[in-house]
Amino acid sequence: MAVYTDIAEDDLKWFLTEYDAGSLLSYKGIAEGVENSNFLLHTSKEPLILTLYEKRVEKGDLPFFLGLMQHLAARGLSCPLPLPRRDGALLGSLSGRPAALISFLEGMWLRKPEAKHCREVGRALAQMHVAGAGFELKRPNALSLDGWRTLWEKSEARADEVEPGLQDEIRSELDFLAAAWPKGLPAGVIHADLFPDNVFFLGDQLSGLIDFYFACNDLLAYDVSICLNAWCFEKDGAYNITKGTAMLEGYQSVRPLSSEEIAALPVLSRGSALRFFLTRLYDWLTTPEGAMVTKKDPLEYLRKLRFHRQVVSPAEYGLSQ
Ligand SMILES: Nc1ncnc2c1ncn2[C@@H]1O[C@H](COP(=O)(O)OP(=O)(O)O)[C@@H](O)[C@H]1O
Ligand SMILES: N[C@@H](CCOP(=O)(O)O)C(=O)O
Repeated sequence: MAVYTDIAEDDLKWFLTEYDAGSLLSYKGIAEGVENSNFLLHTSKEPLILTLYEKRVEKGDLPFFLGLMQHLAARGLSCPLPLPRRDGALLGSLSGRPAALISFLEGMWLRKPEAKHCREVGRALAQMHVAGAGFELKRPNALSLDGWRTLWEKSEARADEVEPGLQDEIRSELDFLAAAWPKGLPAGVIHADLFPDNVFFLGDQLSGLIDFYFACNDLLAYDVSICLNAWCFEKDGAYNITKGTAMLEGYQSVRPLSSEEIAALPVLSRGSALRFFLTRLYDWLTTPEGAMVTKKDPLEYLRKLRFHRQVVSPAEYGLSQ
């Protein structure tokens, strides 16, 4: 459960007076998520999500994230909208943390996504990439090559506790990626964390995307590789080419990938697997006992990284000709 910061009812009631949100009927911490503290609020007007921004979120980045949701929603993408306060600001403060109220999105995330859902996710990702064009704020990806190295330096000394030999393996992976990372591919606003728990469905219909708190400017095909990693592997570690094909077809039905982007998929997928391995490894080693959060297994992403390392052709991801 991701509730790092508790809130007192009186403080919350005071916080809500800054908004035209009705009066508080109930609130509870949400038993999902990793990064921030989230609460579901019922008010006399409408259900709302209250987010308290935690450790990995820079306060200076919040206008980018909240403004992006407004930009995307205005262009027809289904995503939550931040509620403005009476003074027009999108951000307030509660329990000593930056805090925002955002609209409640109907739907549920899928515990067992199928190929048809991967197709929808591919399509929605491409729609987001297209809709993101013209968003005027910029945010470089803090979790790309330099950020990975910084993160790695914080875990490196203890990495072999998790699996013997990890230190050498990750050092040489970082060197490989620094040398092989593609340049000049189409770039724009990417979601950067479009995992199953951040995509809501009503039945088989995708109802919206949430959790834009890693969004940034980076290579669009890198975002595709994040989704291949997050959606197209089975629990036993096997890559599911049917899901990969569906994901890539869905994406390309909206935004065709260039031959350069396709050729770069194996390297990009190594990078995105490493990125999630590193944040998970860091959290694994540092999350304090008693924090109400379910730690995610870094080794799942190490296995994915090893898969991508032995890919010889992007066709192995399931590209239809
Ligand atoms: N706008 C929303 N509408 C409905 N539920 C939401 C919304 N935002 C977050 N949630 C709920 O909170 C959970 C955690 O949100 P998320 O943004 O993924 O947190 P974190 O940034 O901490 O990972 C989601 O899985 C979902 O259940
Ligand atoms: N998707 C990341 C963790 C970030 O959590 P989220 O709840 O913000 O999606 C991972 O799986 O490592």
